[in-house]
Amino acid sequence: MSAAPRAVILASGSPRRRELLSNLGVNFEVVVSGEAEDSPETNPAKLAEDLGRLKAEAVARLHPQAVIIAADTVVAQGELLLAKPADARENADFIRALAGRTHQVYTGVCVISPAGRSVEQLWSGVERTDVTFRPLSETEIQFYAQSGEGLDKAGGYGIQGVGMGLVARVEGDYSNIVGFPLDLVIRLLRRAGVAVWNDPQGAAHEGATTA
Ligand SMILES: Cc1cn([C@H]2C[C@H](O)[C@@H](COP(=O)(O)OP(=O)(O)OP(=O)(O)O)O2)c(=O)[nH]c1=O
Repeated sequence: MSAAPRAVILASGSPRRRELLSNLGVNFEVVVSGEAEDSPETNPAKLAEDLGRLKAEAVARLHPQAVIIAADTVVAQGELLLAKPADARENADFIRALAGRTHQVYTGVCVISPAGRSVEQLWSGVERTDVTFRPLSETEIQFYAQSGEGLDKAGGYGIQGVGMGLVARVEGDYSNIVGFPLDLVIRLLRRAGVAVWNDPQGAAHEGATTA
């Protein structure tokens, strides 16, 4: 007899993450802890993974019987880490810093699963995508900043919207830029026993179909 599937909780207020997780055919609830996450990490990959784990752990404390998934996206231009811009003026500064150059988008993902009567299990990982912006005129920068689209987004832009017009090239997983790298998300969910597209294990476990 197989065990009843555990409830899945998406520990995120992001509408993009909600939509992408729905697309995987996973039934889930959304719970946001409201706790502010903080990490001393300055390495952007480690920072994204750290913050994703802290978001998941905060909700796991409230719902110890559920499988929790959380993520965090960090945009890095050289030494500069770009969070969400405070206002249109700072958004313009971000876009100016990214124009005509290549930056990195890191999303850390964390899945926590209660493991029967023993300790909980935690899996996490981070994905990197390189994004190159077109050279932009000041008029274009101001137009985009005034649209308001980038205000709730790391790096101050949304590649899935008007911001697509800022971008010349993408190298890596597109879904990672939108905040939920699906290849990584699927692998971590399956480790926690969550079925994706009705398949709990996927081709990776079928042997014959993998390289
Ligand atoms: C670069 C980029 C970021 N983003 C979004 C993804 C994330 O939602 C957001 C980064 O902020 P995060 O702090 O990772 O997430 P969030 O505050 O939106 O949601 P939560 O903490 O509740 O999970 O930026 C886009 O939607 N498109 C883009 O092109």
